[in-house]
Amino acid sequence: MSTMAIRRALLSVSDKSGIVELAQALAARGVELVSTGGTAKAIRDAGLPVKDVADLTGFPEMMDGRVKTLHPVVHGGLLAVRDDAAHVASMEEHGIGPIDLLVINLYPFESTVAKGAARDEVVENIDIGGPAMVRSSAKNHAFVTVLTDPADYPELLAQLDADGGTSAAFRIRMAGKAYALTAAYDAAIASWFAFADAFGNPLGPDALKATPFPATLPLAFARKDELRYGENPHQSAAVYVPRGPATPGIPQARQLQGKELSYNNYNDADAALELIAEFAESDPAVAIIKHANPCGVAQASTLLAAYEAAFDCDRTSAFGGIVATNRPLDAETARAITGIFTEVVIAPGADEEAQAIFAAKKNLRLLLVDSLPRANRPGLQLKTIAGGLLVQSRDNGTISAADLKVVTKRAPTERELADCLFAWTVAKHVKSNAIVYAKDGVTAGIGAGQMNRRDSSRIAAIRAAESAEVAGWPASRTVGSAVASDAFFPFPDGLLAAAEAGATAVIQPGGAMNDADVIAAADEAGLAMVFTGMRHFRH
Ligand SMILES: NC(=O)c1ncn([C@@H]2O[C@H](COP(=O)(O)O)[C@@H](O)[C@H]2O)c1NC=O
Repeated sequence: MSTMAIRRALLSVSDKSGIVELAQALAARGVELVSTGGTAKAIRDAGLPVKDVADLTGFPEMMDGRVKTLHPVVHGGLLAVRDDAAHVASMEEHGIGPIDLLVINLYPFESTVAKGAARDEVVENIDIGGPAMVRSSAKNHAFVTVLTDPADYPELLAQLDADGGTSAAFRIRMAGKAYALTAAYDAAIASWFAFADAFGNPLGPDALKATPFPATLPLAFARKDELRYGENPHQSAAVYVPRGPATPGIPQARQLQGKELSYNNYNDADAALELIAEFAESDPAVAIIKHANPCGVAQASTLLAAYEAAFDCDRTSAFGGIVATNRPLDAETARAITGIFTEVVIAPGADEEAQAIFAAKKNLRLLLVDSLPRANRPGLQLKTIAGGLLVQSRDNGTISAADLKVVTKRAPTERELADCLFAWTVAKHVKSNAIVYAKDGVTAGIGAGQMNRRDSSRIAAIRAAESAEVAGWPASRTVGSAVASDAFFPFPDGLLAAAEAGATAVIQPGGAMNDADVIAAADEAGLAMVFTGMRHFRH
């Protein structure tokens, strides 16, 4: 493959940025310009000579632009192998002229979906002729140059000026980029059809039910950033965002200060944001996260009080933690948070004074989100395993007081019930086996990620006792608390460990073979226990 001169170019772009300047530069270099309707108009309006593609094909652009370039004169011009005698003969026979350069970008399908357009408008933004031309010219990269990104226009001109044509290496690179574009574009279209409801698209709720898991999984994500490294320094990492509509999350947050986010920061900050999103509508709330598990969560009448209570739950673990709030940050809360080393703070806003306080901590990463994501939104979770990919719907199950079944002789008091629901909500965001003690809207002790439930229960109680000691409280806050278990207690031992720690109320899914024994043990210990009928495993 050698350097290829550009004599004739076809320009057809939806995103017209830089196109007039490029057309100008090409015309100045003696390139003949051919173009489609809107692009031709922009070029012509700039006073440049341009031929309409309709003049080439002998057909007008028709059917609202659905058919413009889908013609052998265009595709023959892009696909002909220039040094194949038979191809050249066909070109001569049918009056097909070679097209050396295609400058193109596609109908804005993804942004049309993202703005919530109606089905008809989305469908009309599925580009047909554009991808066809991209594929033709990229296939014929031995002779044809295809540009799909305005960012590549300067390099083209530099090549023309340096060598009088494009290099094989450039054409190959642009062809690869072009196929990546059509692949991602088609994946975006396919996922709109497949996951309409999961991604909040406008096909309606029945679309997901009809095809929960399509035979082929189309995913279209664009790389947002390459990260310094992955979970460990010897791992490489990047963060991708959907090419279509995205739930506002950590990748969409505005980072006001601090070093760039690491892989672990993304993971922990996401855990924090998802947890605090559960409290979007409630009193001021704060969650402190370490290694994707909460180490303190609290609700209070002010954000400062909520932070202090969450911090007191486990001051040791809060060091180097990720803090998320459900309210914009104020100065007092900012001052308290910066009292210890904190990696990341996420909030739906921060007033000027708070921002100034954070600014003094150069390494602290401050992320502001426009709004908290909807906790019970639909969506999918993906996890790679050796040889495959596990896909499931998000755990968006929620429980209210009306869903609970009292199974003990004693029903929970109003306060116990509130603490049960609070502890249950937090437990949903704790790695299994999860045990969460809570009192007065504050976590008292959290046991996460143990291989048996009794150990989680004990660890949570130990943490709570240590926290009481550190804070100088007369007793552990597990005394008089409610305890939540993410899955049923298979035996009474885990529940008894909680009773021993002073819990007076229990919330758990129920459904164990031994439920009767567990209920009897709860009655004997004077506990009030409710069943949710819903489990919240999180692995
Ligand atoms: N139908 C066709 O033959 C066709 N050929 C090119 N397009 C697209 O039309 C757009 C440019 O249109 P215009 O120059 O009229 O603004 C480009 O995004 C291009 O990908 C087409 N449009 C849709 O399929």
